[in-house]
Amino acid sequence: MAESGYPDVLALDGVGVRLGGRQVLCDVTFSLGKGEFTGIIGQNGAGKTTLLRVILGLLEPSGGRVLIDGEPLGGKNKASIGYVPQKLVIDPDMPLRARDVVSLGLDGYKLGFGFPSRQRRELVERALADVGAAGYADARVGELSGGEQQRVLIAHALISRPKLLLLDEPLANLDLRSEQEIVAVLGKLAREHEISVLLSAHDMNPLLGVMDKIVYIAGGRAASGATHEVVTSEGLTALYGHPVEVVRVHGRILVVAGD
Ligand SMILES: Nc1ncnc2c1ncn2[C@@H]1O[C@H](COP(=O)(O)OP(=O)(O)OP(=O)(O)O)[C@@H](O)[C@H]1O
Repeated sequence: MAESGYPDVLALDGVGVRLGGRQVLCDVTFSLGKGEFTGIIGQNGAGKTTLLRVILGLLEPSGGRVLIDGEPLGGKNKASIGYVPQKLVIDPDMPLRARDVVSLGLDGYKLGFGFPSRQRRELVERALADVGAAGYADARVGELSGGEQQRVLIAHALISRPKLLLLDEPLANLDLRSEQEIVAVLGKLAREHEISVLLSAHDMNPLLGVMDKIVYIAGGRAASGATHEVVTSEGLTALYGHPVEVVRVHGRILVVAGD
């Protein structure tokens, strides 16, 4: 239960995952309140995608529970989760405009309801404006830059009005400026639209200014809390199971092998 008295938008309680006979994640526990911004941070292969797959209900945990709004993950509350995949997989020759991709996000929503075309257009315009992508609504998505495509994907997920937005490595392969812009867009969605944002990344630094909470994964386990509480030499040494040192330089945090 969150301090507000409302149930957390997302809560994981002792979640474990076994894959191919190996315990990939063990006893993962954390929660996410309304409008909170949380980064799942870990090196390659730490288990970030696996954890997102569990939250999306695509992978059955070997133990523990996933609760959405205090209820077990199921058909009804799955609709309140928006998912942004790592990148748009699309044939560059497809004549699909940015607004078409966003509009597709409506079709999985409230099936059978059907949106009249004017309302559909308005919803698409609003979602594109919310992510700052209105300027290229009519551009072919295959011709957009990585950062622009990422905004379109976020708008696609946003149009079904999710309470919780999950993003798998949205900053991967972006240049510094696009990275900062995407972080700013997501920070605004959390603050102004009160959408709970959970994203995975291998580098925590671009997120330091917006993250309310960090979920740091290493050695198959996770530590969560405020960044300054979790990212300490002592805490991460315990998590990794070998000595690491947390070094702060010029506002950046580096985790390096210790003695
Ligand atoms: N189907 C599977 N069977 C066995 N092991 C798997 C399977 N899928 C993933 N794994 C293993 O689980 C671990 C976690 O993988 P996962 O893809 O979740 O990591 P990640 O943190 O998302 O990494 P990356 O940043 O490289 O995407 C890895 O060691 C991976 O090899």
